[in-house]
Amino acid sequence: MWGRSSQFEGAEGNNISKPRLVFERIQANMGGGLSVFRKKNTAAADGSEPASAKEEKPTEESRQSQPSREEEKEEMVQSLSNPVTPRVTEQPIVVFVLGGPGAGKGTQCAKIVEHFGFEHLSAGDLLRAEIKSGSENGEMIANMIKEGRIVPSEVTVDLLDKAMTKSGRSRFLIDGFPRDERNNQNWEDATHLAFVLFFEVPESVLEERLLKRGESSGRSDDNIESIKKRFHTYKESSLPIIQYYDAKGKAVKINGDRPVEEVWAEVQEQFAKSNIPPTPRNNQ
Ligand SMILES: Nc1ncnc2c1ncn2[C@@H]1O[C@H](COP(=O)(O)OP(=O)(O)OP(=O)(O)O)[C@@H](O)[C@H]1O
Ligand SMILES: Nc1ccn([C@H]2C[C@H](O)[C@@H](COP(=O)(O)O)O2)c(=O)n1
Repeated sequence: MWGRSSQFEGAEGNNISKPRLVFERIQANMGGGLSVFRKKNTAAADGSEPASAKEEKPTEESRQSQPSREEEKEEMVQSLSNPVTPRVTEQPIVVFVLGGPGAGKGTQCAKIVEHFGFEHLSAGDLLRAEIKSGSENGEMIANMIKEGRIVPSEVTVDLLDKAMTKSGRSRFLIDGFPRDERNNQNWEDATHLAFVLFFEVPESVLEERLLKRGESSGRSDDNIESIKKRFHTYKESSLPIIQYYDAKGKAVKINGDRPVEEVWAEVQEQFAKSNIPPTPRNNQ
């Protein structure tokens, strides 16, 4: 994030280049993905070339009327700390859904989708689909998931970008992301973050749920060895991100150690409070 020093070490011990901020990628108007964010440089309705593609020298007047990069940054920062308002709805609206492994994120997201018309994107599901697709990253992703480690951020962000673009929707539940500081640095300035749902569940309950799920899930990480590693990664890398959003007043803590319907009642209350209007599933 702009002006914020990196306080946390990413869990990715591998040698990858530091990913660029999504916002910078939008500005650079790189090909592939991210079209949901790309407000500038889009082609005109008549199919003519986007303005930025034309070779026009900026005049003094046009230079003065353009917001500076600093002003653009400031506007994005402001939009992150505002409630949902028409001014910011041009940006995709995002709710991050976080909590320990097995906290019930996926379970509650399914309900939110039904009632509030969000597109649900689970980072874990996208990574598992990437493995199945036979992608060149598949083996690396599979190993990292089994080891309870966090996959290099640019891989996950790229999958999320593409899924957002493909959906054509404008409100997203991003489940299991950002999982560490690198995930967070890659993302947070590109969308309007409405709030962060954080499901709190004691580790002993999580373990029991995951072992039970492991009886039928077929997931390579629903076994006791992987579960312990996932808990470690969660405490080391993911909790600091939740604390970061909590300090910004963005985190909504929900006691997830209750029956599903009780948790859901509180989730609904939160969405009602947030002024995000309920819409049917097929609306944006
Ligand atoms: N409130 C709840 N009470 C009891 N069991 C629950 C509750 N919510 C979810 N579960 C069960 O716990 C398991 C984990 O739930 P779920 O898959 O929704 O968690 P998750 O946070 O998405 O997990 P992961 O991060 O591992 O993908 C599932 O078997 C689910 O049916
Ligand atoms: N942002 C993310 C999300 C998930 N992963 C990897 C590591 C997780 O243990 C695994 C499963 O995720 P879940 O389905 O439990 O949300 O996927 C990641 O590297 N980065």
